[in-house]
Amino acid sequence: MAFLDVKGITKVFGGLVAVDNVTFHVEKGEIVSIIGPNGAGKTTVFNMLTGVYEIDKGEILFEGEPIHNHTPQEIVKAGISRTFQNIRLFPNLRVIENVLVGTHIHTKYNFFASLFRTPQYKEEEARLTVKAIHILESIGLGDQINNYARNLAYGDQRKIEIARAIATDAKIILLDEPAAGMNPQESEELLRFIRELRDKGYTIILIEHDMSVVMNISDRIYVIDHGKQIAEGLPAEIASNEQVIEAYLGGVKKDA
Ligand SMILES: Nc1ncnc2c1ncn2[C@@H]1O[C@H](COP(=O)(O)OP(=O)(O)OP(=O)(O)O)[C@@H](O)[C@H]1O
Repeated sequence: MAFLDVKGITKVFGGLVAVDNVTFHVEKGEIVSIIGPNGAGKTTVFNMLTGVYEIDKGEILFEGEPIHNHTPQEIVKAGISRTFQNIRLFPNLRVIENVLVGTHIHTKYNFFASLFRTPQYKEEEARLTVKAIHILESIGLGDQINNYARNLAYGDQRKIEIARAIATDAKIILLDEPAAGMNPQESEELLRFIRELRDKGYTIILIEHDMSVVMNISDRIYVIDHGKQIAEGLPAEIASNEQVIEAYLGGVKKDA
């Protein structure tokens, strides 16, 4: 049984089959990338994995249990959390508050406890604040805890998003184009950071256009084009795969 087992998932929008019978699996502790040209269906796959879209066909099993068509909140609670292509933070909140948002998925107190700030509420909040501080320290943002998210460098804002995902107690973290908008030095730092996450026991699924990031970091790669899976393999296998090269060159034949 794979840690995450995705079997034949399909998503149709009107007449467009955006994702067509895509199958892949991810083992615990792996870094797996999903790549493909623009509009290939990568983000749609993430949206199905995270419950944003219902799937039209197929199955998604996480630790052996079906999670397809569960709500996004249920999926986060099960242990799958994501970041977004365009960073989604609360820019006018402090760094720690942005991370606390992630911890609240598991809070035990009810609405009245938070309204009247009961001892149970205060105790829980204190515990979660300590947890958020530990996460921020562990990813090198310990000195930015009280800064406003908007003041941080782009690469660090990405880290806050990842910290928020960690704060949900995620086991699998889905990263949607984390290197987008980064300069080579920031991408280099991101590579190191993602490897550190893996070394800490997280499983990572990555959508990324920056091939130097993908080829450097992935244990395995799946390639989709026009919604269909066209290849899977090790980075070296994917880099030399004719069909993949053709998909990226827009169908231009090598010897043309
Ligand atoms: N909500 C939607 N309604 C209709 N069509 C959609 C919707 N979401 C995605 N699509 C279409 O599905 C196809 C796949 O889109 P998707 O965003 O998954 O591709 P992608 O591989 O993530 O692309 P990119 O690399 O450009 O982000 C595209 O043709 C897109 O226009």
